[in-house]
Amino acid sequence: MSSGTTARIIDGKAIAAAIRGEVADEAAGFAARAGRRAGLAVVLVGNDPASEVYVGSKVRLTREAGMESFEHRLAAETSEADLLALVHRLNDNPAVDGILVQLPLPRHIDSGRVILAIDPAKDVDGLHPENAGRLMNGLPGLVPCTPLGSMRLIERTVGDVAGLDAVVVGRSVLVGKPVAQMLLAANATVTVAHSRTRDLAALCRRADVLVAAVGRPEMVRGDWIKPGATVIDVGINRLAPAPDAAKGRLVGDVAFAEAKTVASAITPVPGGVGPMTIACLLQNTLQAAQRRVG
Ligand SMILES: Nc1nc(=O)c2c([nH]1)NC[C@@H]1CN(c3ccc(C(=O)N[C@@H](CCC(=O)O)C(=O)O)cc3)C=[N+]21
Repeated sequence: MSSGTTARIIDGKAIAAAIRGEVADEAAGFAARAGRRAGLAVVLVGNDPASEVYVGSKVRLTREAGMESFEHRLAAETSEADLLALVHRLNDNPAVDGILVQLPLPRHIDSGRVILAIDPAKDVDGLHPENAGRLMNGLPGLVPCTPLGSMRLIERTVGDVAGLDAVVVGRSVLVGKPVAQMLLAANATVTVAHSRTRDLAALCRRADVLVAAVGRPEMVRGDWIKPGATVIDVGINRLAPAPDAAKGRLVGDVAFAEAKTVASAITPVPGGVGPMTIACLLQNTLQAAQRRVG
C-alpha cells in the first residue's frame, strides 16, 4: 500500500482566503456601482452547537468581505409556517441577495418545502430544484457551495479532468449528486458510489480523482486509493472526546494518515473543503447580487 512517498496536502484554508480576497475586491466594486452592499441572509433554526459555529463564521466572513449580513436565529420550536413566512419576506427584501437556511432543520419542518420557497435567484446554496436542474442541464445558475469548493480544489490540483476516472462516494443532494454533475460537465468519467455499491474498495482504486462525501469517519482506507490519485475529503466528523478533553477530534471520511502515503494530493480535515464552502458561499452571494442588479 505505502509507496514511501507522501502526498501534497491541498491547503484549502489558504486557497479559500485567496478567493475571499478576490470576492472582497469585487464586492467593493459592486457596492460602488449599486449604491449598496451585497447582502446575505442566514437563517438558523434551533441551537445545534455545530450549526452555531458555522453560522458564526459565515456572518464574520461575510462582513470581512464587505457584504451585509442578515442573521435570523429562530427557536427550535418555530413552526414551518413561520419559517416559510420569513423566507417569503427575505425573497421580497431588495437588500437581500442571498438566502441560506442552515441545514439540518428540526424534524417537524419539511426542509424540501422550505428550499422550494426560496427565490431561485437568491438560492446561494444552489439547492432549489430549479438550480439543481440548471446544473444538470448545463445552464447558468447558482451551484451548491461544497461541491463548487471541491471542484475548485480539483481544478487547481489536477488541472483538466477530461477523460480521468472520477469516483464520488456518496449520493446526497447537498454534495454527491452535484459534485458528480460538475465532474461530468468537466468531461471526467464519473461513477457515483453509495451504501449499496458492491466492492467499493475495488471501485475506488480505479479513481484518478476520488471524492469522499459519505459522512462516515475514516471509512475510505489507504488501500482503497490508486497510487497518485487526488483525494478530496468532504467529510467533517467529530469523534467522541478523549477522557480528558472537552471536544473530540475532527476527522474526514478518509483515513488521512494512510491515504497520504498513496495519493499524490489530498485535502486535510479541517483546513480542506470546509473553508472553501464558505468562500464559495460568498462568491455565490456576489454573483446573485450582480445578476439581480443586471
Ligand atoms: N444550508 C446549508 N448550507 C451549507 O453549506 C451547510 C449547511 N446548511 N449545514 C451544515 C453544512 C456544513 N458546512 C460547513 C461549512 C464550513 C465548514 C468549515 O469551514 N470548516 C472548517 C473548520 C471546522 C471546525 O473547526 O469546526 C474546516 O473544515 O477547516 C464546515 C462545514 C456547511 N453546511
